[in-house]
Amino acid sequence: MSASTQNNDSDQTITGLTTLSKNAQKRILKQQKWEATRALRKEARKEKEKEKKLRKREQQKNADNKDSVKPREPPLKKQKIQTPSSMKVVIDLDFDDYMNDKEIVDLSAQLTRCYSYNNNKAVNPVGLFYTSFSGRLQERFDTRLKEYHNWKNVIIDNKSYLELFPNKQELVYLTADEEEVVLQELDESKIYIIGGIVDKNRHKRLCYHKAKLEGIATAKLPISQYIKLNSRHVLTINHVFEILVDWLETKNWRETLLKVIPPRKFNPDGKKQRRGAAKKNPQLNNDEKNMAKIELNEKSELLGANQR
Ligand SMILES: C[S@@+](CC[C@H](N)C(=O)[O-])C[C@H]1O[C@@H](n2cnc3c(N)ncnc32)[C@H](O)[C@@H]1O
Repeated sequence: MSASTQNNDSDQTITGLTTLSKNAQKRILKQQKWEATRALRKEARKEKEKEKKLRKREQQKNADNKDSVKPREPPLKKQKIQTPSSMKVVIDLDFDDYMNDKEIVDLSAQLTRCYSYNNNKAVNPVGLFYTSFSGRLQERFDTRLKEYHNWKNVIIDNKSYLELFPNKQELVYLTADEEEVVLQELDESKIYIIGGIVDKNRHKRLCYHKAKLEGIATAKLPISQYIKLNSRHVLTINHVFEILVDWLETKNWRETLLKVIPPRKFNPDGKKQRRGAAKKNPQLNNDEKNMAKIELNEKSELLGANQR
């Protein structure tokens, strides 16, 4: 259809309406206009819908981003109910001259761990004493770990344990070098002494001899009775401390030892596995290796359960 014909048609339509009333004509024209713009309106409606959808998607995206950058709420700390034990543990710091500077730094870290374990994790915290506190160790605390002045529930004293606790009958010096006396259970009326020294066992039997000279009872932890380790049974100060405190809660040496002693000590194939250079441990036969593997698995399960 050409443009001129269209115009004619439209004229005719309008002409054809001339016999109608003005209002009726207006109504019909309005109707025609409405019909003519139907397609346009449909198009506009679609466009609007599209924009609305886009806007919604954009809003959702922003909300998601906000969620992902939102700092996570820290997990609620489990409130531990602590029931203090009447047992006392002394860490004897009378060995300043036996350590190099790095060992003094390690010692201060281990003492911090003991303090923190007793105050924050122990179900039955013990009376904790750091005795013969002096020399380079004290200097380090006074310069680098000044917050120790605010520590609570620990006695840090320059005096020796014998000055603080002169009744030797109450004292038991713990040492891996004791051959015969093995702890069966802890007596909460006793004072257990841990040697406050980090020496990679350079000074063998140092604490054992000190206790013997002073006429103090000695005892070792019952490690070989309950688990098989692949190295000597000399543990760090904080591990010995944690074992004592944890036992008060579990009354179960095996469970406590598995919980506290680090997995590398259970490694059935070698002393230490560093950079893939695992040495075979000739001291363990196959049965012992299997046992060590079982213990290592048990330890992993315990760790998992504790983290859950
Ligand atoms: C790193 S050790 C010190 C080794 C040091 N050469 C000595 O003469 O004891 C630190 C302290 O932890 C305690 N300890 C370590 N392993 C132990 C075990 N198997 N049984 C009892 N006490 C232990 C001892 O009190 C020891 O003095």
